[in-house]
Amino acid sequence: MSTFGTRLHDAMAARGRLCVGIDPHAALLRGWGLDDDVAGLERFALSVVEAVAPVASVVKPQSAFYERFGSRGIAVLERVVAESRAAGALVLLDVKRGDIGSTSQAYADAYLDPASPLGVDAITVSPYLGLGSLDPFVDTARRHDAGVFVLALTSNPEGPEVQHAVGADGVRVADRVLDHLRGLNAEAGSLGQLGSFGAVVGATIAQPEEGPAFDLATGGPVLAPGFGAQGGTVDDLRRIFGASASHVLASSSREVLGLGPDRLAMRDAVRATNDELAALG
Ligand SMILES: O=c1ccn([C@@H]2O[C@H](COP(=O)(O)O)[C@@H](O)[C@H]2O)c(=O)[nH]1
Repeated sequence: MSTFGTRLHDAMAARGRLCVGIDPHAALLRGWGLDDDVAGLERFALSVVEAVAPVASVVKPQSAFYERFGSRGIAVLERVVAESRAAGALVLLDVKRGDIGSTSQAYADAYLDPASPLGVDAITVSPYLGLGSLDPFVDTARRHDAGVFVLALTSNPEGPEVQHAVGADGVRVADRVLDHLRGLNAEAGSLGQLGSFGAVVGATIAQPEEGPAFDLATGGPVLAPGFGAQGGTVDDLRRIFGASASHVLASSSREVLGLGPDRLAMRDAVRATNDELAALG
């Protein structure tokens, strides 16, 4: 199998740069005329898969919305993963894991080993137990050609108080994360390939008013959530990423999902948004 970075590069070239979040919010289930229970969850999530997975490059189920229904919710998530991949989409599971190394290894085995029931193409992780604590994710991803997206500059307004903070060595937290990703992606870069280790950078962020702008080019992909319902636009992506926008996977959940249960409307929205994103160059 080719590396995650190469698979993602090819998928974005073939299917476009929109990642569709499959987030079964209670309010969305109600809006679709479904009950907020496991049957409603299953109907909602699998309808979205049927609508978008044949056309989107990547789908991003948010684990929390499945976990809230316990083991039966996780069983639905397993079907979402399997059926999305069968339809040709890459699956990025948004789980934001991160722990001491030995526990991170168990998370890595759960999500990045294809033999696991919840094995996916890539996951999101949190770096706030230290960058070294991410090694099990990195090593396991390398072993199985999977990908890892590390939170760097998140889309929520509370992010900068931690992510812009300056450490004792004078380096900002987000710079440290981005530098670490540059190191992880260096080998792929030397082969002319997109790396498998991505940054999460919200489509809503502002570069700091004081101090240097964050260097968002890491040789890997960027996941840009906050596009759509949180206010991020194509112009924001242009403003934030400039010339490196071609490696940016813009992620939208509620804006697409709110068009359901009309499957055609969801699919058309994915196609139309991909056309807009292609114009970024
Ligand atoms: O910085 C981040 C990281 C992750 N998310 C996740 O993305 C989606 C956004 O959903 P929308 O409905 O498109 O707002 C959701 O799953 C978040 O947990 C993020 O928003 N920001």
